[in-house]
Amino acid sequence: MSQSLTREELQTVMAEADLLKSREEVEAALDRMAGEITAQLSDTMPVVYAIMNGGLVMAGQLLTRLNFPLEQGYLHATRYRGEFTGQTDLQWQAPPSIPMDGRTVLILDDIFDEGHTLAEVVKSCFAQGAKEVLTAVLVNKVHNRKNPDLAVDFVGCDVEDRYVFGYGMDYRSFWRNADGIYAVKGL
Ligand SMILES: O=P(O)(O)OC[C@H]1O[C@H](OP(=O)(O)OP(=O)(O)O)[C@H](O)[C@@H]1O
Ligand SMILES: Nc1nc2[nH]cnc2c(=O)[nH]1
Repeated sequence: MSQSLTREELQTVMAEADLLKSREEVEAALDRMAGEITAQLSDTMPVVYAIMNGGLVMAGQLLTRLNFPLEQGYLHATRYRGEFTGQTDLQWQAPPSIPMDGRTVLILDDIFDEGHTLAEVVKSCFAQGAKEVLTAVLVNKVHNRKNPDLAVDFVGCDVEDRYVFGYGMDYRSFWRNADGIYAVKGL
């Protein structure tokens, strides 16, 4: 985070934000995604990786909806680092730890924006020997700046092209805990 924020400023951001998806809408999206993932992966004993930090909340809420044997781990890759626009380089802060050689891998993340983060993570999983790699995101941001190398397999909901926070997504490293998906006023 490049500058410090006061509690009052952070409360104002929340008070002025637009609610794009309520908790009820997110829960319905997670239920539907869990059904789709179960139909496709329940026989595969997959390794399911959450991308930290943003994927933490989505993964926690999705995983208990999956009622089949799987292994769960995390990796930390970041390119926004608390800012509103992403850097070109993806910084790996924690590599995956569960071996994926010959396995089906499912990657969970909060948001598919330009797609560079997921594209690089998927590439890295194949380089580590994964047999197949699938991706699931809670939010797809709709615009025409997507990385052409990536198609996400499971999507919770679409949002407009604004900076969003809540359900794991940050506003300058805060408000990942917000119980809805919000868009920042003016962004
Ligand atoms: O599709 P993209 O344009 O690549 O953006 C999506 C990525 O950006 C966010 O991560 P960030 O780099 O902010 O790290 P964080 O999860 O630690 O907040 C988010 O969690 C996704 O991983
Ligand atoms: N918090 C947050 N992180 C992102 N990473 C890529 N796009 C976004 C966004 O809209 N919000």
